Amino acid sequence: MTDTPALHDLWPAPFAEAAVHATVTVPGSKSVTNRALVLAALAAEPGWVRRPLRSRDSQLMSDALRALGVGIEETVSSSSADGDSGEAWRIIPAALHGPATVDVGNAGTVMRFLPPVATLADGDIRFDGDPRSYERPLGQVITALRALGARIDDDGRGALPMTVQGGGALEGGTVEIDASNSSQFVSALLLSAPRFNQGVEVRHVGGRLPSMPHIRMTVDMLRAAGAQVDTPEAGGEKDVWRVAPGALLGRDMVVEPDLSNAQPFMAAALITGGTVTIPDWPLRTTQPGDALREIFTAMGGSCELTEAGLVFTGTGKIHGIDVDLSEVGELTPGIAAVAALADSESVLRGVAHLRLHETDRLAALTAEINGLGGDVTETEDGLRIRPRKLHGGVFHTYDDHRMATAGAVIGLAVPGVEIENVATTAKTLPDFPKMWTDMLAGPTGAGA
Ligand SMILES: O=C(O)C1=C[C@@H](OP(=O)(O)O)[C@@H](O)[C@H](O)C1
Ligand SMILES: C=C(OP(=O)(O)O)C(=O)O
Repeated sequence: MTDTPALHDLWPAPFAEAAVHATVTVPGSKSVTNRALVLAALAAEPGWVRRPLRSRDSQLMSDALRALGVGIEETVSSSSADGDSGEAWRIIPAALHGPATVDVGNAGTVMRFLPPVATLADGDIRFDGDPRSYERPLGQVITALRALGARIDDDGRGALPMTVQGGGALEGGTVEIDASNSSQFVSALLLSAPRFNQGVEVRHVGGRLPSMPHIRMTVDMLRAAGAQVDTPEAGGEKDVWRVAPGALLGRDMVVEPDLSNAQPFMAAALITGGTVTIPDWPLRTTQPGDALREIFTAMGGSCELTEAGLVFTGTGKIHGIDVDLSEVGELTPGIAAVAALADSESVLRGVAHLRLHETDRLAALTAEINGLGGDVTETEDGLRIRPRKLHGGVFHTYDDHRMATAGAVIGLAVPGVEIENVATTAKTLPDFPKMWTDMLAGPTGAGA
């Protein structure tokens, strides 16, 4: 189940000789694609996922669903209800069954969203993944599923590997979990809940819940698929979500561009004093990346939503920022990279749970920015970044796609940065190196 990362491959991060001016079309959102696949697989009728992300995480999700019996036909369509064209996956739900093995890689969405799906299958579903997946927390999902009626065989550590002994159905009901380590625990239980006999009531008990926009994304997408969901925002109790049992509809879902993966390109405009346009930026979205409009504006840029998409412009001036990133934790590596190049100190708060992401991101960012001469210290719940003149060197990425893109951002402003294993960006953005060089080639380059 392990990938053999090309640990010693070094990619010379391109240095920006001039301000960047480019239009960058960003592939679909990982979070939307993987939710859409799960919801379509659990529906009572076939549906479509249009403009899906094609990356390691979405491949792992579709491979796993196929292993459980779901049909996924990858097509290039020329029409749909809204006149959209491009890649589209036809999802054909089926009775879920084992025996099967699910490789979760290091995808939080796969390792958290699929165990509840597996409880609905008939037979044993074994979950395994990259070495890091053994360290990422899953115990709250395992305990919650057992409380809802599931049989799971694990080694008692609250982590992978494990086997869900699917009984073909799950009773469901009310369950308490502590989701302060990952919002994905809540999303996982909600996404499959329309198929539980009693639906679910999830009560979060514990510290602050991170990544709330991702829970809103789960709720919005469930509702779009016909589920009835009660939420705290809709006048319900704080930290309590309810999903009623009922059939999910086969929908035609169009995946938005991944706004968190727009981040390095926007950062390029910010730090070089250039302009980057991101087509199809949604006017309304639950993606956390939408917060970049505000955060990167506070750090010195400006932006405008136009017919052409989001036009983001930098002045070349980069300001530090004191910001709570709890809601948008996955943006932290890219913000830290920009902060390391700023004209004043930054404090990034509310992201202690990043220690449990693809790698311990707080330790990794501290080590790697400091390795280039920076001055970053870890705080209890984030990072303090005091900009200093940086020098070239190897930027290690710890198999973390967002470490690789963060290193590339620094490399635009610091000559001689080499990114170790840039191929790790395949988790969510397989074409990153080419997209990056196309962007630097400017409006006449392929990125235009
Ligand atoms: O539900 C999702 O799609 C995600 C939720 C967040 O997880 P955490 O709440 O664990 O940070 C986010 O960081 C991750 O990239 C994607
Ligand atoms: C935390 C992330 O991923 P995952 O879905 O594996 O949790 C991320 O993409 O930043």
